[in-house]
Order: sequence, then structure tokens, then C-alpha cells
Amino acid sequence: MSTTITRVTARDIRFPTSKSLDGSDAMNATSDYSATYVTLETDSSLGLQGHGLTFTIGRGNELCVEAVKSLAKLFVVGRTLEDITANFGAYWHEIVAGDCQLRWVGPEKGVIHLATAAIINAIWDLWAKQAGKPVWKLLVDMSPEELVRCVDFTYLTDVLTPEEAIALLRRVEPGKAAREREMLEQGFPGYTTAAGWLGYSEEKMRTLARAAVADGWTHLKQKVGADIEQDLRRARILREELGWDRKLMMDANQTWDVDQAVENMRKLAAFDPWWIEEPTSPDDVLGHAEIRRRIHPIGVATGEHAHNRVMFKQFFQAKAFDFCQLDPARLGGLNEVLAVVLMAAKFGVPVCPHGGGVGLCQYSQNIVLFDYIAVAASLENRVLEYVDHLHENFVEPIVIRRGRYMPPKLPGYSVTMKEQSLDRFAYPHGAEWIS
Ligand SMILES: C[C@H](O)[C@@H](O)[C@@H](O)[C@H](O)C(=O)O
Ligand SMILES: [Mg+2]
Repeated sequence: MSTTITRVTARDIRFPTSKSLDGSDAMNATSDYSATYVTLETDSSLGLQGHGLTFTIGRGNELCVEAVKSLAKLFVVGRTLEDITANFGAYWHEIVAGDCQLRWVGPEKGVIHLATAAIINAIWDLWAKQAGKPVWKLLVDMSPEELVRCVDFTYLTDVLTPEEAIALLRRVEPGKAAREREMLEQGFPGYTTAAGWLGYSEEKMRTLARAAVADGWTHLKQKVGADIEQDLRRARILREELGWDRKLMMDANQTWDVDQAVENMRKLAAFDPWWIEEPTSPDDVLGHAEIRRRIHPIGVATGEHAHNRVMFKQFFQAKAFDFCQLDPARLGGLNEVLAVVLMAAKFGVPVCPHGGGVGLCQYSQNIVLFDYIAVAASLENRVLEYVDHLHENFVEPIVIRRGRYMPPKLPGYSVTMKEQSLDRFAYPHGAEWIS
């Protein structure tokens, strides 16, 4: 029995987070956390559906919705899940390169790639729901050969071949069951961005940081990059609340030039930052490498705007970062995430996925669990970002216990939203937007 995808819908969902300045940073002062929300309808007698989303921050979400429709017509409607997943890497390649006219508006970047992510992740959701497992478990239970079949190695074979990837996976197979038990009991370490948004007053930041410490968080991220005097003042407040044993990270959201980043981080070094994130343009691989060399031992983190596996390949090759912050919906969905996770293992760079957006923590918890259990087999320097709003809109919201992510249990990729949320936040006609 096969499952045919009969219809694809894409909805424009927006949350008015700019009102409270949740999610604000030096580059994105007023973002409305938004999702292009994709539903794959099928002919399954059980009414099985796949759900995926891509994250945007408001205007432009309508472009992603249209791009999903363009891709769905050509590559999704009428296809069977079994046909797609039998050789998922080849199917992924077909979506990103199978139509030269759509490829032209990327390739493998921008709106079209964000749309690819929503569709591809919806297929993974459907596959996992059919298998009755959360995505992390679906991945963990696959053989190395099955996993590698999900990856498109195009443009990667000079640094990683399928055979090497299989060998990497095989090497850590012996401890898999123990690591899975450990995760189910103890969860995966997280860090919180919840106190550090730039639009929050210093007083609010102090109160939230204090609460975060009381809740058991050991790592906290501060937004910087608008004004260095403000950054120094806020770092001082955070150190007063965190003490010096907890880790403080900083995120400049692309606002500095290379020399300016170095100069500012030399000042902020007084507060012992663990990493500086997106210190400069997300495309400037060599600039990141230069910053990294000059601010050592402060680490450099980036990746939330690195749009495809080739960008990551260059970050690895150029030794340009210490923390790989891949984004589950900026890359073209989970197949491409797997490619980056495998490269990260080869280059020995920890993967700390991006979670700052709606649905991103929901996805990323699956990625880090898989990475720890089946690929990296290490927790060293690995933490998953946590932002603490909008979780109530999901059918299975993330669960945090003393600063650690507890593994999701429901089948799927953890981004299925509640119907009433989809109705209320639909843009522009949902109740939230017309009132
Ligand atoms: C606009 C967003 O909230 C960003 O500030 C956010 O993704 C951030 O860069 C992060 O690292 O979480
Ligand atoms: Mg960031």
C-alpha cells in the first residue's frame, strides 16, 4: 500500500511579536515571527497529513507561500511517500535542480530554498508519522546506508563521500542505545536567549536573567551590536546575575565590519563571552576566519543565515567558526541538514542549531538528539538554543527540564500547529490581524 500526496496547501501565519519586542536584535528591531505553514494531504485512509514550516519575520512570508505552490505543482502533488523516500537524496536533488526555471531564482538560496525547506520537512513529518516515531527516532533507527541515501552529495565529494559518511556513522554505532537512554532520562543541554533581546529594557533583562538562573539555565545569550557602550552595560548586568561560572554568549546579528567586530569583541572580552555569533556578513567566510583568528579564545558562531551545504563546506574548510549554527528551515530541509551534520562530524565542529524563531526549537530538538546519539557521540561544546515564546501554538510544545530539552514523543517533526492557532494568526484575515 502506498501513500499518495493528493494536495499541498501553504498558509501565511504571522505572530505580532514586534509589539512586545520579543526576538529583537541589532539588525531585526521589529520582527513578527512568521511561518509559511505547509500541509501535505494524502489518500491515506487514516487521514495522514504531513506538516512543515519555514520561518520568516513577517513581510515576505507571502513570497514563500507562492514559492511553495510553484514547487508543489511540479514536484509534490501526485507523488507517493514510498517513491520519494526510497531514494530521498535523489528526490531532494530533483527539487533543487530538477527545473532549471525555478532553479534560476536561487539556486539553493533565498525564498525558493526556504520554500524547499517547508516542503521537504513536511515530507519528513509525514514519513515519521507513518512510521509512528518522532523524527529523531526515525533517524536514529536507520542504518548508515539508509541515512546516507537521504543525502545529496552534489558539490560535497571533495570533502565528504558517501563511503566516508557511512564509515563515520558506523564508528559510533556501538554506544547508540546507551546514548538514547541517556537522552530520554536527562535530555539535551540547552541555552536561553529569552532574557537577552535587545528591545528589552535593562531592568527587564536583569529580572529575566535572574529567573533563568533560578530555572537552572547554565548558558545565556545576549544581543549586541547596536551601540558598544550599551553592550558593555548589559554584559555587566548579565554577569552580575550569572556569576562567572555560567556561560555568556553574544550575538551581533551581522552588524559589524571585520575590524569593528575585532575591536568591539576586545572590549567585550572583559565579560568572558563564550562565543560571538554572526559578527559580520553571513556570506563572509574569510571574514569570519579572520575575526576568529584575532579574538581567540572567544569562539565564533554562525550559520542561521548560511543558506546551503556549500556555504557550510567553506566555513569548515576555512576554519572560520567554532560552532556550527545550522538552521532547520534555512537549509533546504532535513536532507541538507544531514549533509551539514555529517560534515561537522568529519571536521570536528560542534553543531548548535539555530532556534530563534517560531518552530525552530521544535525542529532542532530532533536534530541535536540524532546528532548526539548517532553521529557526534559527544556533548562537548554542544547546546541547543531556546526562545521562550509561541510554544503554546504547537500540538506538542517543547519540554524543558532544568535547562535541558526532553525528547519529543509524538510521531512527526514536532511542528504541527494547533488548528485554532492557524486560524487566529492567519495573515491578513485571522482574528489576530483584523482586530
Ligand atoms: C530575529 C530573530 O529573533 C533573531 O534575532 C534570532 O533568530 C537570533 O539571531 C538567534 O540567534 O536566535
Ligand atoms: Mg543569532
